[in-house]
Amino acid sequence: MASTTATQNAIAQHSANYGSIVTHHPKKQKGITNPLSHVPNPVAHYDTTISKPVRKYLGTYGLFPPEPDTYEIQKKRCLAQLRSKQTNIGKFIYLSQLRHANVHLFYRILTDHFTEITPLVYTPVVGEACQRWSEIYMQPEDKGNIANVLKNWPQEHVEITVVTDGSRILGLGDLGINGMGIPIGKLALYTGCAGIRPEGTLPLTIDLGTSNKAFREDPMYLGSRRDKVSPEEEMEFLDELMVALKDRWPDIVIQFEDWKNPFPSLQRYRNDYAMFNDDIQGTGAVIMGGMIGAVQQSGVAAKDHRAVFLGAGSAGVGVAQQIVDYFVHEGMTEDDAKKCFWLVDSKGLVTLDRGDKLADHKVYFARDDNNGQQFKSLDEVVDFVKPTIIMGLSTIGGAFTPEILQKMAKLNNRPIIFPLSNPVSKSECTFEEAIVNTDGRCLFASGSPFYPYEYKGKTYHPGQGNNMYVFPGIGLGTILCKAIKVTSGMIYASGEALPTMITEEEKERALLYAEITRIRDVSARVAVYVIRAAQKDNVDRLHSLRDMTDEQLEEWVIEKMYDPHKAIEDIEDELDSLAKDLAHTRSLSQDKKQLKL
Ligand SMILES: NC(=O)C1=CN([C@@H]2O[C@H](COP(=O)(O)OP(=O)(O)OC[C@H]3O[C@@H](n4cnc5c(N)ncnc54)[C@H](O)[C@@H]3O)[C@@H](O)[C@H]2O)C=CC1
Ligand SMILES: CC(=O)C(=O)O
Ligand SMILES: [Mg+2]
Repeated sequence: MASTTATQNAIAQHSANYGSIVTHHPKKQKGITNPLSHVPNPVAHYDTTISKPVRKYLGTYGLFPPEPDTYEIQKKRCLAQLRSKQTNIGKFIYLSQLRHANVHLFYRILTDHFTEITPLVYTPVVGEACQRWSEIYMQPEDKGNIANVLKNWPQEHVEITVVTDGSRILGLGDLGINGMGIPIGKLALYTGCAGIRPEGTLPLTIDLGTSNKAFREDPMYLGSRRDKVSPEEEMEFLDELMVALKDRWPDIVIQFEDWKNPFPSLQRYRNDYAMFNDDIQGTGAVIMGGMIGAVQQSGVAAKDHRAVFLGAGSAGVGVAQQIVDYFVHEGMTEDDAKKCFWLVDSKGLVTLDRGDKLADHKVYFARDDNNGQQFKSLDEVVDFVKPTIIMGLSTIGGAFTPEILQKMAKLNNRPIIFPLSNPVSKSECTFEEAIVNTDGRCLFASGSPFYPYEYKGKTYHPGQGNNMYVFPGIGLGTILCKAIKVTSGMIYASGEALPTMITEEEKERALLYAEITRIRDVSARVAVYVIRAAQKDNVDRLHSLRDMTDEQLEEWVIEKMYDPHKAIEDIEDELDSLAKDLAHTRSLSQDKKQLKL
């Protein structure tokens, strides 16, 4: 772990109180007046690609090595530095520092190397960073004063925020304000994958106390030491926050992320704000998108599938609900579609007669056809149901044991195995385990990335069923068409867009999702689908988009996306022309002096 001192140089630290908002401020630019001042976190003045005339203009000439680099060399150096870090957390910190120091360079490298960098700024490494966040970063303010806190945020044009209270970070439990890594990581993907301008993003963590006793007793922990507030207090706080956000940025899109029980807030705000819950809805859409291909490749009709879900929380119920919608789309009645699902939580199969009071969100899927029998373990449920699909959203790493995977292989020609919990340590099985125990026949997607795996002379490619395939496009589409809310139709459309992006070559490799390297194109397509659905639901406000063909709309969306390569070129052009103007002015005054005018 790098020392705190080193990281504090890049990252500011502040104190914590109960009921406070933790904001992640971009570094304010000081010093030289320059044409980059409108960019919150511009190309560093010491960027090694800056030309000599521009260095003279900026007043940095001679302060760093003289010969300007090309971007290729600069990138090579950055990647070498990144790869020289011994630990993943070291790489995470290096990338955080790079983002603070030179935002466009960070995003250029991210977009050029999605496969390598995404796991370092998002799952799985962001999970480790959150567990150790007190060592890294912090920045809270007080409750009861939210509008004023938001006024302190330096950006005038925030377009999207990701907000968490840290109470269920990935599958790592309640991490309190250390959960801040998640809003930052998700928003980095908003910029990298969907081209939302970096300065248009606002990562937000609300300090509502934590149930994490170890953190409360840890002197390094910078959040409030009180226990998690009651659901009523949480709602009061959120009511104030939602109003304050909309007051300051009337068009803001609000993404709720990693809350322990997010159903009440989704219910409460979905009709009045452009908001959605990523864990319920984004995950639902992305898994539905992968399931469309999986059902086709399984050779089993939708109506004949039987899905066992390990995990009946926000993601489990969200995914099951979204696949019900898809099955209904395929011609089933809702009642028949619902009967294709068996949800299992920490107490076993969710049934109406289990004897405990079920949380509201579980009731819809609770079984009533268990003849009074209760099933405690996943193994028992698999024997009872004989599933075609097993889905893991339980946070229990390794829960899909070799025995269970072998049973799935025995029951099905192409078993659908989706261990979706994050990070990798919580994945219900690894890709290797799934391949080996199903003799390479499974249709697979996991929440965190796995490497391709070679088995019996053939290379198998895992799918990544992670909401990162849809949330950037949901946000982008909502922002661009100025939707007043995010409807169920928009969420459904985001998932439907995904299979349209899989190439023939990817289909041959049995991929359920497009390669991550094409994530920007995927996000643009998702945005188009989202916009069309918003138009259908009459919640869009930019009506001129209605007249465009789909091709025109997609082109327009891509044009609107922030492109770090283009951004840096624009800035270079701007600086070059200013430097030339300056040189010209200087030579004019020189001429005037010589002519004694
Ligand atoms: N792949 C993706 O895009 C996403 C993955 N996830 C992952 O899904 C997991 C769950 O997230 P949420 O549903 O939001 O959490 P949650 O806390 O709402 O739900 C967890 C569920 O797992 C159940 N569970 C816990 N221990 C269990 C056990 N021993 N046996 C059976 N069930 C058990 C709980 O009863 C609960 O129903 C997390 O690991 C998260 O990272 C969440 C959202 C998106
Ligand atoms: C991916 C995600 O949103 C989660 O694991 O919570
Ligand atoms: Mg999440």
